Amino acid sequence: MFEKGLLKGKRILVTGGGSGLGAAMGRRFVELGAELIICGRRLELLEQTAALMRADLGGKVSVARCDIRDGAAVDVMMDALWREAPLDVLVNNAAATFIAQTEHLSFRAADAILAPTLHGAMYCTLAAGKRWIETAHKGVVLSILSTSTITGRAFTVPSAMAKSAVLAMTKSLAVEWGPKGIRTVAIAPGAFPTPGASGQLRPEGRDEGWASKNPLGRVGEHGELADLASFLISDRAGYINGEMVVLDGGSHLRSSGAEDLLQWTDAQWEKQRAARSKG
Ligand SMILES: CCCCCCCCCCC/C=C/C(=O)SCCNC(=O)CCNC(=O)[C@H](O)C(C)(C)COP(=O)(O)OP(=O)(O)OC[C@H]1O[C@@H](n2cnc3c(N)ncnc32)[C@H](O)[C@@H]1OP(=O)(O)O
Ligand SMILES: NC(=O)C1=CN([C@@H]2O[C@H](COP(=O)(O)OP(=O)(O)OC[C@H]3O[C@@H](n4cnc5c(N)ncnc54)[C@H](OP(=O)(O)O)[C@@H]3O)[C@@H](O)[C@H]2O)C=CC1
Repeated sequence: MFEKGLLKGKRILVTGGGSGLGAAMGRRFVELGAELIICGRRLELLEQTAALMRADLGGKVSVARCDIRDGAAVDVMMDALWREAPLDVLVNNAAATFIAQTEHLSFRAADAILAPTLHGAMYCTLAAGKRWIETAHKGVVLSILSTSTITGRAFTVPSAMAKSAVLAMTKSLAVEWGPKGIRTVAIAPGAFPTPGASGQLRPEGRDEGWASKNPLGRVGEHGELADLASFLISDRAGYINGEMVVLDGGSHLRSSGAEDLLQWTDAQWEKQRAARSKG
């Protein structure tokens, strides 16, 4: 689909790149000639993912253990990366969510979602942006958001809040940092099954619907997201700034994706909470 070497010479950090959509995007970036760094909290997972990519694709892939909820740790990671060479692209992909009745969320539970999804994305963007500006280096920030930024979404309220805030950051920085050579863009994926998303959002009893409720009758393919991300971070998209592209088959035009949960009984919610407390 793309010219060979579309991303050649680009050094890209994907947060949460050890699993799911982050790994799928990272893999495509390497195929297109980029140098990739993936970060996350689980070093073993990152190393496994990186080793697979290197074995399959032969490119340069390295890992950084970093909890992006910790701003100081983000700075340490960015300093280490910049000692080798500046990044060209940051992909804010790491996030967390779970379904819960909002009135049952403790403050800690709300923070467990807001901290990686909002604060983590902000810390990484600040850390990359200030280094780019100090050295007059061009950069791109791509944030992976959600259609909850358009529809809102019941029962995942902290995630919808965090994603909406990162969309506000994307639009605001397009104006503030555009003149400094930094583009900020975003993607709002619909349902793209991954073990992480399914584990958090699709407990037993909520197994159906994502494909059948979609106007196109299917969920997204990881390669489709990886292709869009590759285009948006490439120089070919050099005039796209401050935009969020929806990639959901038209699903959000029909439903936010959470309305089925309005029918859940108290017993179902109690079961959901109990499943969580058993770990
Ligand atoms: C039909 C149309 C379809 C439409 C399309 C919809 C598409 C969906 C789009 C959704 C957009 C976003 C998606 C995603 O983000 S998917 C990514 C999912 N991946 C992850 O979440 C990975 C990271 N996850 C984690 O780190 C953990 O799972 C967790 C989020 C729980 C955070 O872990 P942490 O170690 O920080 O937290 P603790 O375990 O210490 O818990 C902290 C407090 O939170 C409470 N808690 C935890 N889980 C739950 C739960 N399930 N329900 C309620 N409360 C929970 C926990 O009890 C702690 O609070 P207390 O100390 O007060 O007890
Ligand atoms: N899959 C889907 O249908 C949809 C996904 N999205 C978005 O796509 C992105 C990827 O989701 P998906 O691949 O499905 O889920 P995953 O659970 O696979 O991805 C989340 C990644 O984030 C990392 N992460 C979580 N917390 C932290 C932290 N504190 N510091 C560093 N890394 C962290 C995790 O690694 P580790 O635990 O090792 O830290 C993991 O690799 C997310 O932004 C999600 O909101 C949006 C809409 C739909």
